[in-house]
Amino acid sequence: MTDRLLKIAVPNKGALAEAAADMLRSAGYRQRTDPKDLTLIDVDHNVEFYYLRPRDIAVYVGAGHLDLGITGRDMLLDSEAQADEIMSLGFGGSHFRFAAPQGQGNTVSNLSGKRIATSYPGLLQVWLDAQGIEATLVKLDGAVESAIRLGVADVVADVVDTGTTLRRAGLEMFGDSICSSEAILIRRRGGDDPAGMDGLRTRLGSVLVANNYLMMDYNVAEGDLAATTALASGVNGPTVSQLAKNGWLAVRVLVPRKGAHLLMDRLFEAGARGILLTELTACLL
Ligand SMILES: Nc1ncnc2c1ncn2[C@@H]1O[C@H](COP(=O)(O)OP(=O)(O)OP(=O)(O)O)[C@@H](O)[C@H]1O
Ligand SMILES: O=P(O)(O)OC[C@H]1O[C@H](OP(=O)(O)OP(=O)(O)O)[C@H](O)[C@@H]1O
Ligand SMILES: [Mg+2]
Repeated sequence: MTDRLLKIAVPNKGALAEAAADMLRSAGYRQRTDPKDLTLIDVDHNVEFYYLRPRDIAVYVGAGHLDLGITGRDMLLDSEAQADEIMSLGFGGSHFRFAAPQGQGNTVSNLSGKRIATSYPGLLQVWLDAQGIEATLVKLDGAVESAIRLGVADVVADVVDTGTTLRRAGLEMFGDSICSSEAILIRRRGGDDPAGMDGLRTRLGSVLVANNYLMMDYNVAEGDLAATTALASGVNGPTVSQLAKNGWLAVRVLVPRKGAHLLMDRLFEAGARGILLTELTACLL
């Protein structure tokens, strides 16, 4: 351990805050328990967490005041920060899309000259420039979906997750996704790797693996073992141990979360009994 603390920015509010803190907790780090705390030191890991607005995180990290940060890919791209994405974190997924009132036949090809409301002017301008489209950007802080009804814009470009907010505003998406976003870990561009960065990445990676796998345990008669382990052979092969009941074995195996219940059905048909599926918190393969 070095004396210098690794300084990490974490979203303090909004769509990413809770999931970011949960992921860090699952990775073994301490997190604040009082949402009014601005910082927290995890002495065991030599890390200091700073709770900041997700939009500001790229600015602090890019300027080198903080070593690493968790923010959205769209927010990093919207900023002019000298920071790079080093890991995607598997939550906070969204798309940045154009939308306009339903049934007006809007297309990207007729965006020229339109007023486009957005909270992501940097991200949008880069895209418009690349397409050679000249439009007027109307920069808003949020609730962009209301901008057309209120007369300040013809089109919006905004974050879409389920699409509920757009539908409620009577809008429909058009054009391809401008940016596919999710929560990411960022670091300053250039310079040496901050001490402790690789350790953090390994820990976060262990949570990603844990999110994608489940632990499966079952009992099986010796004669059916080959059939069941053929269905689920695990990462390094199944762990097989003796049961107290004569002729029966206990099997433990990691299985992908996707399809785990269908696999359970097939194992049961192949003779497995007492099948258990258990969540993992962290998993270093
Ligand atoms: N409904 C959503 N579902 C998934 N991700 C979202 C959603 N809304 C926003 N995000 C993502 O979360 C990140 C931060 O958005 P957030 O809404 O927390 O910030 P903000 O709009 O600046 O703040 P606030 O909405 O609290 O004023 C962005 O990367 C964005 O893509
Ligand atoms: O597609 P949906 O699942 O409906 O989610 C998308 C909405 O979520 C975000 O709004 P937020 O609550 O962050 O408010 P904001 O617009 O003020 O940022 C985003 O800006 C959209 O409005
Ligand atoms: Mg928002």
